[in-house]
Amino acid sequence: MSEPLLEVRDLRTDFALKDRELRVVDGVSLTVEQGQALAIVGESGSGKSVTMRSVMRVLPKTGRIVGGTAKLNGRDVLALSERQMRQVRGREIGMVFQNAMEALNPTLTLERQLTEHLRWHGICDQAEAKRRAIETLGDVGIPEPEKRIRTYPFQLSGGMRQRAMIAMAMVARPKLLIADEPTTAVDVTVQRQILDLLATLKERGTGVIMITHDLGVARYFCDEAIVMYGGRVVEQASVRSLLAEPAHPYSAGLLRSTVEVGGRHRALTPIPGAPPDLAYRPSGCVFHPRCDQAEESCRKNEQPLLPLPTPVPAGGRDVAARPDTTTTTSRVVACWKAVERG
Ligand SMILES: Nc1ncnc2c1ncn2[C@@H]1O[C@H](COP(=O)(O)OP(=O)(O)OP(=O)(O)O)[C@@H](O)[C@H]1O
Repeated sequence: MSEPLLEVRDLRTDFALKDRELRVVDGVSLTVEQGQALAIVGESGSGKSVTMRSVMRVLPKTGRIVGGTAKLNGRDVLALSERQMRQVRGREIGMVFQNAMEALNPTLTLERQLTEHLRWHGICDQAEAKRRAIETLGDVGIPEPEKRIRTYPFQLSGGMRQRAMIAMAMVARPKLLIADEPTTAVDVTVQRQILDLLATLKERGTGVIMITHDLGVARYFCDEAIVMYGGRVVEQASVRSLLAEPAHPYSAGLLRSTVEVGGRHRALTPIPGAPPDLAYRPSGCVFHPRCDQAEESCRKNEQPLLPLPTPVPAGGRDVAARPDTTTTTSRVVACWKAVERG
């Protein structure tokens, strides 16, 4: 079998506080294949952004990767020099942020930003760079790209700015696109258009990692999902099975607190309590203080990720054995009760 596009194993990242180190990413593993979309879901503060910023190696000064590997087509990007890493960023991995202004320079036209990006990576000459920049702006749905290329980011509407940022991330045609809550700052119509655009990129073979707190967004076009809580992965499953039957009580809580995209809206039931203060990580299962199913053992014992037994559907194993072409990973969950329930 060929190597995965991205394979992260046992990633650990700390932040230096005044008097101690704070572990905010604690042994995260994930895999993305070419043309596959992985959702990283979880409440605010669960470690989604820091996980992907660690892979991109764009952490704040106090952040430090203390363990793990992140192999992009077999090459561990965590072991690269900063100079080599600058070649990876933008060229092999594109990143789309929550706020377009974080990625766009307000003082430069789109033409300058897009062409300089291509020229800096030595991808093509100026004439070709301009041609590609116009083509990419068209690809992301910016009308009249030949004209719009001369505008500054502040002259664009919020939705168009978001598209321009995706164009920036895509112009060098990276194999992997990381989108960190790309639809949070835009209205529902633009949200839909951005998700359609990301779905098209996926169909063309780009691997996509979508960071979101909204399972409805994940459902829209992601194949696989990991659910993060307190810096750890608590469940990994295909989006389809996660939405149909979340195994971890936290995943089930997230699902109950999610508004559906494009479908029926259901009453929101927030998960009681608050995410953990990582400086005072609870003993045992990190979710136990908020879990209505927690028992003494959950308070005492850490919960490793364990495979969930595959249920035998009516009709027997032959049906279960039918290959599911949209998923590549097995289903795992960090809850012994969920594993026991099967
Ligand atoms: N510069 C920093 N110094 C110390 N702690 C930090 C820093 N940046 C993030 N953290 C902590 O790391 C943890 C994970 O943050 P992260 O931004 O990855 O969460 P998230 O799941 O992406 O949430 P959100 O959806 O709000 O972005 C949080 O507890 C956060 O407080």
